Amino acid sequence: MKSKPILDIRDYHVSLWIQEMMTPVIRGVDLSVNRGEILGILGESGSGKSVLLKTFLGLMKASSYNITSGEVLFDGLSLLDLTLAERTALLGKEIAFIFQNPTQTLSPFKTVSWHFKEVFRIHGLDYKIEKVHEVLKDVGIQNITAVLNMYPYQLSGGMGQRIAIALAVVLNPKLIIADEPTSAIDASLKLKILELLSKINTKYNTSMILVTHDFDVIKRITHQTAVMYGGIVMSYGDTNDLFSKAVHPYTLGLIKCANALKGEAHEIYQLEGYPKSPLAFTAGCPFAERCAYKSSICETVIPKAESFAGGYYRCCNPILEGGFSAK
Ligand SMILES: Nc1ncnc2c1ncn2[C@@H]1O[C@H](COP(=O)(O)OP(=O)(O)OP(=O)(O)O)[C@@H](O)[C@H]1O
Repeated sequence: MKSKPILDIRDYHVSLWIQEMMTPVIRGVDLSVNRGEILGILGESGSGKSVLLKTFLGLMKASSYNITSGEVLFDGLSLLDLTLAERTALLGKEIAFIFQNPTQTLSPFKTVSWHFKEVFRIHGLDYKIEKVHEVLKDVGIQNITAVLNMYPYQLSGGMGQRIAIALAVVLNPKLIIADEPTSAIDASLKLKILELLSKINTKYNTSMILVTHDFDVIKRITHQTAVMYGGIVMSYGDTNDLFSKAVHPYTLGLIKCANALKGEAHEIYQLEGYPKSPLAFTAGCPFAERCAYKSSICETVIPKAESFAGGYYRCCNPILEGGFSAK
């Protein structure tokens, strides 16, 4: 029997103040992260990836949003009911972050060593130098003693990101959330950082959420994927199944764009149009106006979730005759 997921998000709705109006932005998200697995969250800019994660972790200014319904369970604990002290104790220890850019993690005026000591101090733990050496070795840092004495400006982008990853891992968190961890580094290093995250996932059995715009990142290391659009999860399920036969027209569009970018398609393809602002959301499917498969019903309802690929898709006109093969 499969164990309970480490993170379980149910019927999650969030509104934000936008132009002085409380505006629905996350409109009913259901997602799980299985223990020891990597969930990718893929979506164009503005699809709601950050608002989804930052609100249930309490990382956005409290007065800027309202969680209007839903439940978020982390290892059985209701994240939406935590006090500030409980949340502070949890973040960095049980749930750790890797940001886009190491400068979001590292203070420019402090040595690498200071950052590790600080992680232990904040959580009231004794500093364990052996553990710091172990994780720095895991992330491929050589001359560890010298690197611990360096300041962030002395590190290359790739080294900075490896150290940010080591800082996230050092307390053995149950869940790591990585927000575009490869977007600020050279393409040549991208693969190495992805391999590193995969290695950490395997060695420590750490569950992960990987937020990205990048289809290749998703395909390379995630076990499951959620494709977000307009504050909704359009499709969610096992990564291989989800992309080997695209049933959702938006997923199909993303596959075609990725293939065209890699030069694997016979023609240039791009998704016409842009995602809607939450202020322009209607009662219908947010993707309808860009969708080649739309019919009149798409303008009137947000599609129900239909089971697929160990998860679900939301579409009134799915591509069901075997789906579109991405191969
Ligand atoms: N603090 C805020 N105030 C008002 N609107 C916001 C705020 N933060 C996000 N939004 C809006 O909410 C929607 C979802 O934004 P979000 O940042 O979650 O998207 P995203 O998918 O993370 O995009 P990106 O990939 O660019 O980070 C967008 O339309 C955005 O403009």
